[in-house]
Amino acid sequence: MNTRGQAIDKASTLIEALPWLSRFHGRTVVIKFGGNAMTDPELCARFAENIVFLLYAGIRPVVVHGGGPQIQEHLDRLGIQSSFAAGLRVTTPEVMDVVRLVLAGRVNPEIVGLINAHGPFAVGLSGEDAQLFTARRKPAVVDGSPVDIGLVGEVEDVNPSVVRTLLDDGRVPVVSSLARSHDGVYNVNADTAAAALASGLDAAKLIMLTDVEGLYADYPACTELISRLTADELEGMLPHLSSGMAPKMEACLRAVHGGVPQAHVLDGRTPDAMLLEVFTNEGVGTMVVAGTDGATTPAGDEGRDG
Ligand SMILES: Nc1ncnc2c1ncn2[C@@H]1O[C@H](COP(=O)(O)OP(=O)(O)O)[C@@H](O)[C@H]1O
Ligand SMILES: CC(=O)N[C@@H](CCC(=O)OP(=O)(O)O)C(=O)O
Repeated sequence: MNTRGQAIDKASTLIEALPWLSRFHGRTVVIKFGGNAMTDPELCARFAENIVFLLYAGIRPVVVHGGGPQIQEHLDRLGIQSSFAAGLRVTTPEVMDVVRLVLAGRVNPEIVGLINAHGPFAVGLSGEDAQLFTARRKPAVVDGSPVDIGLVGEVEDVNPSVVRTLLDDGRVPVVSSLARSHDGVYNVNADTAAAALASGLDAAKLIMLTDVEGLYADYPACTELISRLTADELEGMLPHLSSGMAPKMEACLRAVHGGVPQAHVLDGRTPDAMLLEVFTNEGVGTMVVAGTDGATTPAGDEGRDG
């Protein structure tokens, strides 16, 4: 194709975005950036470009980040043992110190720095700041029995006023998944924190970036991607999901039950996955919507809304 033909193709792609620009202009989109999606520096820089693109397109992006692998690396370096129960890190006071150090002290400023390479946009904060997240101790149940998982928090209350102030000022809040309670600091799974914030902000979308294409129907036996499912369908699947996906899909369900119209799980290893989801007709990954109607849709179906 000649250069003029390529330019016309690019213009068509831009015009295809018009209905989506109109739909999401001025709306808040919460993006959860998972620790597994941030291991490649080039993809991290591209993630930051996508965020700045959303901002210039008139969307109000909020980033909530994880950092599980980065926490693990630091714990290993210090020789501190940690384990998972029901997809959550068993958090002793010693582990909590490392979680806080890595999330608020290392991962958060790295993301802020990448976004701010494009202008004075990103402001880093933790869920501990301005009472953004208040938590209580989360009980975990494994095989029907209660398990003590230590300082793991369940978000009880969200006070998003500090995030709204930043958004109104044209900034991009970048939030670590830590929370306070009257008796100290808690480690909150980042998927859970992102869902709570998306509901608290009446976001138009919650987007979770991870290291798989989306929700697979029968993982690990088969990797057939589920493209779209309703909250009711997801509720039926939840007890059968394994760790990793379990807190993520539970968070999608909570966001949708909390009034967020759409929650998505996307492959953070695909460059521009977020832009594909927000601005094109096809959509990518798995989308969870409210309601009971419709059957679980296999990937590849045309005309997905949103
Ligand atoms: N049904 C499923 N579909 C897709 N991935 C699944 C499923 N069940 C478990 N997983 C696992 O969940 C992982 C993603 O969760 P996690 O490792 O916590 O990522 P993140 O750091 O992005 O939150 C995948 O890499 C995959 O190994
Ligand atoms: C309670 C709990 O499990 N907290 C997580 C917080 C970070 C996180 O959720 O990071 P990802 O999104 O990269 O998994 C942890 O300690 O690993």
